[in-house]
This record gives sequence, C-alpha cells and structure tokens, in this order.
Amino acid sequence: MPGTLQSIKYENGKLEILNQLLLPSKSEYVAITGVEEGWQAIHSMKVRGAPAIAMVGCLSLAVELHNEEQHDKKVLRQEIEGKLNYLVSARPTAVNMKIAAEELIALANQLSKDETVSSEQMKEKFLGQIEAMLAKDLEDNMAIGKFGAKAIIGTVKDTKNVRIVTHCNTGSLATAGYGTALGVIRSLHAEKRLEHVYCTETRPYNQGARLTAYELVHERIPATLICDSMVAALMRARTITAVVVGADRVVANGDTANKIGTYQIAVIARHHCVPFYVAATLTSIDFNIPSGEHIVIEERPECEMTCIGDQRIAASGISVWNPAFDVTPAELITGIITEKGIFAPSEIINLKPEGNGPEFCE
Ligand SMILES: CSC[C@@H](O)[C@@H](O)C(=O)COP(=O)(O)O
Repeated sequence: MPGTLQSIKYENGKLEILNQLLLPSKSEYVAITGVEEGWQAIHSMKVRGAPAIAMVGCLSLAVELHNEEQHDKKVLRQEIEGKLNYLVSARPTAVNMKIAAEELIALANQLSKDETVSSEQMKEKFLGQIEAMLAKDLEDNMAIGKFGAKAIIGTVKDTKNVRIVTHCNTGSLATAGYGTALGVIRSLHAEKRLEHVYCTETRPYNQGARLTAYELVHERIPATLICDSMVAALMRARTITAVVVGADRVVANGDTANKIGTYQIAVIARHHCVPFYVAATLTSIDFNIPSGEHIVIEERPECEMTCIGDQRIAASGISVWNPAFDVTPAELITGIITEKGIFAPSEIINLKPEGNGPEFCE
C-alpha cells in the first residue's frame, strides 16, 4: 500500500501533486509547471475535491509567476485575472476555485493601484496570499473536525461510540490535509468515540472505494466499504448515528451540491431519522446563488459509467446519463459544519460577508 496522503506539495515555486488517477495501486507525484498543466490536472481529475482543486489551480499560477519577471504591474494584473478565470473553467460545479479567483483578482486590483507597491512587491504579496490559503485550509479542516465530532458525540447517550456513513472522498486527498467530512471522522477516531465508519463506493467514479477506503486503511480507522445501493439496508440493519458528507457548493438557502448519490443518502437518512450533516469550509459557500436549482451540474463522459478500466461492462448501444453531482435540498440537512461552527441551512445566509454579491429575493 503506498504510504502518503499528501495530495499537494508546494515549495518555492515548485508544485507536485499526487496523481489520484493511479490510486490506490500506485503512489506517483507529477510536477505541475504552470497554469495549462494545472487546468489539465483538474479537468482530468488527477486532482479532485473542491478545496484541492482551488489550491492546485492557484498554486499552478504561483509557479508561473514565481518563474517569470514582469516589470509592468498593469500587465501582471491582466495576466493574473485572465489565468485565474481560465482555471475556473476547468470544472464547473465546485465553487472554491471561483471564490479563490475572485479574492485573488481583487487583491491584484488593489496592489496594482497602490503606487507605494513595486511590481516585485506586488508579485511577492500575491504569492504569499496563495501560500497562506494552503495553511488556512488545513487549519479550517481541523476546526471542522472538532466542531463536527463534538456535535455528533452530543447526540448519543453517555459514552456510547458512534457509527458514521460517508460518501465520496473528502479527506487529505481532497483538501490541503485532514479533510472536511473525513476530518470529522478522523476527530471522532482520535477521541476514541468512533465505533465504525461505512464508506460508499461512490459509483461511477469510485472515489469512495479508491480514495476514502485508502485513507481509512492508511489511518487504521475501523471502516467497511459498501455499495451506494446498500445505504438503506445498512440503516435498517444497524444503528447509524449520523451521515457526514462534504460539499462542492453550498448556496444561500442552504441547498448543497455534492457528489452524485448524496441526495439519495439524505432521503434515506430522513426516512430512518438519522441526522445528515454537510461538512464544508466557508470557501465552499456561494452566496451569489439563491437556491440549488441554479447550480451548474457537471456531466462526465459515458465511459466512466459503461467501463471499468478498459473493460466495457454496459451493453453496447445503451444511452447514458452521467451527472457528477446532485443537489441535496436544505430541508434534508440537519446542520452544516464549518470552521466557524455548526449552522442550520437557513442560517448560512447570516455568514455572508458585507457587500459580497447581489441581493436577491426568493
Ligand atoms: C472536501 S471535498 C468535498 C467534495 O468536493 C467531494 O465530496 C466531492 O464531491 C468531490 O467530487 P470530485 O468529482 O471527486 O471532485
């Protein structure tokens, strides 16, 4: 079993990512030497998971800027804006890259107007900001882990241990480290309150079977893999304390886009009276979108469903619908676990920073 869970390595203008297409059988890093390779790595899913996508995108720009000399601040500003907007286009559903791009473009605008800042200083401050994002994501994930574990432990009597269901991959591989939903599971395990975690395969791309299972085995967390279609049977057969999943985009009314299959798990959880939590950093919240029906859902190639590796498993000639994400409506979500604490979906709007985005009414 390969020995590392660090998906992103960055130092001094050098970026390497763990090629997640090869996991779990091979642990191989690939160098990303600029924005074009960053875009390709995101698009081809060598790196995936909303926070990791944003970090690799921004760091691929950092690599390019690090290695170039630019004496004109206006040209630098234009280059930054153009390349960040290009990176946003690599995958449509996760919002983190878009939010990071907006923040960095605002910083570039401000620095380019500031006459006390030279082009070299502008570049340095800009690169410093990108590097700080990596550290902040890790810190935020640890806070999510603590808040989530405390809330879930609070729902059980005495010192009873908990059983969790999770979907897709939200761990170290999808973030700067530790993870969001998987961070909550890690924290429960660290506090010795986790009896067992059930991770779904996450058809058709199998992030659960390939990546989450890999992380859980690596961390020696007691875990069992199930097919996505087994969640209802599991909830009937065993007492499940809570479901915890991640998010690619949380919108203003608390509706949440996440990996395809999340919605059906939320429906099943409601039927079985199992609390359903979404764990996400504030960088996954899109206040500009009023409700889930407006979220653009990425559709992936047919072959991801019809084949396993090179082997075709579906009857040839059958048509295929392969949306990569679905939307869980706010009313099925018990709480959204963030680095600032746990909020009901209806409270998410209160986290909106002053002046961020248009006002809308529903
Ligand atoms: C902390 S990662 C949260 C989500 O991005 C994750 O659950 C997910 O849906 C990832 O989808 P992917 O298609 O693998 O990028």
